[in-house]
Amino acid sequence: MRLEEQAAVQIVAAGRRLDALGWVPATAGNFSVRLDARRLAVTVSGRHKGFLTTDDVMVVDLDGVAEDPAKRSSAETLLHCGIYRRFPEAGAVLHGHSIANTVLSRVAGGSVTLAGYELLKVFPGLPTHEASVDLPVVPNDQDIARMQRGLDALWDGMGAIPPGYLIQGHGSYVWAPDMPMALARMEGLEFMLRCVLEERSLR
Ligand SMILES: CSC[C@@H](O)[C@@H](O)C(=O)COP(=O)(O)O
Ligand SMILES: [Zn+2]
Repeated sequence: MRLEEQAAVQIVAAGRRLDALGWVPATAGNFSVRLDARRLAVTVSGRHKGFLTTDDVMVVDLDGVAEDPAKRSSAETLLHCGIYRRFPEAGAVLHGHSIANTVLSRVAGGSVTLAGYELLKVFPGLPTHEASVDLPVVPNDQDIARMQRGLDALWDGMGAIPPGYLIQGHGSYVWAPDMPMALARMEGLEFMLRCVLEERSLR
């Protein structure tokens, strides 16, 4: 199978998985896989991500320019490009709108601290639960290029950058070297966010 077809099959399967988990309501969410140093496969804009076919995946370059100008890539394509440009180890990117990530992103301020969870081990360089990750929360913005510039400025000022972030009132982005690992990271992250939410509601 060609690289583009393999990527499309992985993206379709990821959409089914995340829809089954309730994290891509309506037409929310977008996904991508890096194809090579200059190109990525990304979801077409506006499709329900639980019902994707391989025709709903297209190729863009790292500036977000489509190979097939007849197709319109995700409205948030430039956030995918921003991740692949900055992190050479990123091979797949997932974006979802869960209730936990949406609620926490609205009440958290600048970051959500995840500490003491066994599932922290899904993130790189954390071999035990005795760790803490500050997941950045950035303002939502319909100007995606401007949002990506804000993210680049934020990352410039950070030491260790976790492979994910939240957008206020919007959702989460997670990346990993490949799609199976990106799915594992998203599931781990969403599990921990749900725990944080439930712990807060007990207080
Ligand atoms: C259902 S509105 C959600 C969109 O505004 C956007 O945030 C989103 O996640 C999906 O946009 P898309 O252009 O399909 O990739
Ligand atoms: Zn979104």
